[in-house]
Amino acid sequence: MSHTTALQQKIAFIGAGSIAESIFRGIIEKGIAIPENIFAVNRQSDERLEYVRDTYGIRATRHPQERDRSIREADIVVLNMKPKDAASGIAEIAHLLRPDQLIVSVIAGLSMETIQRFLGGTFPIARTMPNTSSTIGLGATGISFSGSVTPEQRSIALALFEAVGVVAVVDEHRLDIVTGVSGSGPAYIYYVMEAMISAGVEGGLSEESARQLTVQTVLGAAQMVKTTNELPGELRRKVTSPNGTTQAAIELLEENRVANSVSRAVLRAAERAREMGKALAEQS
Ligand SMILES: NC(=O)C1=CN([C@@H]2O[C@H](COP(=O)(O)OP(=O)(O)OC[C@H]3O[C@@H](n4cnc5c(N)ncnc54)[C@H](O)[C@@H]3O)[C@@H](O)[C@H]2O)C=CC1
Ligand SMILES: O=C(O)[C@@H]1CCC=N1
Repeated sequence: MSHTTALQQKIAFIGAGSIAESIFRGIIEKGIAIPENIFAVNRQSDERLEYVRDTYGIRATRHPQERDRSIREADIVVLNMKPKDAASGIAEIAHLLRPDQLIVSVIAGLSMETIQRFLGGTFPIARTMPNTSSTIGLGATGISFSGSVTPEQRSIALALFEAVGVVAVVDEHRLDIVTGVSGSGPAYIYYVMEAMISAGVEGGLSEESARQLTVQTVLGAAQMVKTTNELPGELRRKVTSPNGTTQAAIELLEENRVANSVSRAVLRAAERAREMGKALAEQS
């Protein structure tokens, strides 16, 4: 159990999908917010709302009166819909909002300027790029604030995301590269893990052993970088005996320009965030 004092603010999550769940699960488990102060709504799935209600004890309903009241009463309104649903989803709630409510967005690419336009007014905004590891308190979030965010709102927004991992405050345009590095980042690591597990199985390990060894290897490697403070390149050299197995493996990765592909993938994700932001800005 955490001994953190819970925030008193009410938080409404518009969208109750994967990333919303990772945030409210994380802040509840860390004792940063109490379930009664959290409300969530989605577009169509009552089963999903029932699941989040039963699992986390939060309030979640699509009943129009309770939905509207919960959004009106919220101190913080978190926008968690897919980019394609952002324009309509934001316009639907705009009439319920007051200019002193903090709007938090996790939507990739969506700029604060476009959010203001969809809302039809100037609101304090914290634009963020979290990742799904927030679920277990190991998230990595980039965050940027609009000019009208009060110091209190700023510290509450930071507390929410610091409760579920590390936070980097960045200029808004840098959120695109944050998306490329850490927003989409868990998927690159899972991709490598999938390949390591299937190679282990191909080599004769049971699925269970291949999975266990891979998971511990990734966990240990990340923890080594964090704990020793050594550069990943330095740690890699310590694994690599001259003319040994690791050298043979790294040579194959180099021949296939895997490092270059990973860098390009990160930059491509950032570029995609910019493209998505541009498409959203062009919507009316
Ligand atoms: N999944 C991830 O790793 C990350 C996602 N994001 C961003 O989070 C956002 C959501 O992504 P996911 O959680 O993966 O999607 P998801 O599909 O799991 O959840 C989206 C939710 O929004 C709801 N929704 C759609 N229109 C709505 C409306 N008009 N009113 C209320 N709810 C509405 C849907 O019913 C659903 O519950 C995206 O914009 C994405 O860019 C940001 C960081 C990481
Ligand atoms: O794939 C996406 O667009 C979202 C943003 C970062 C992670 N998932």
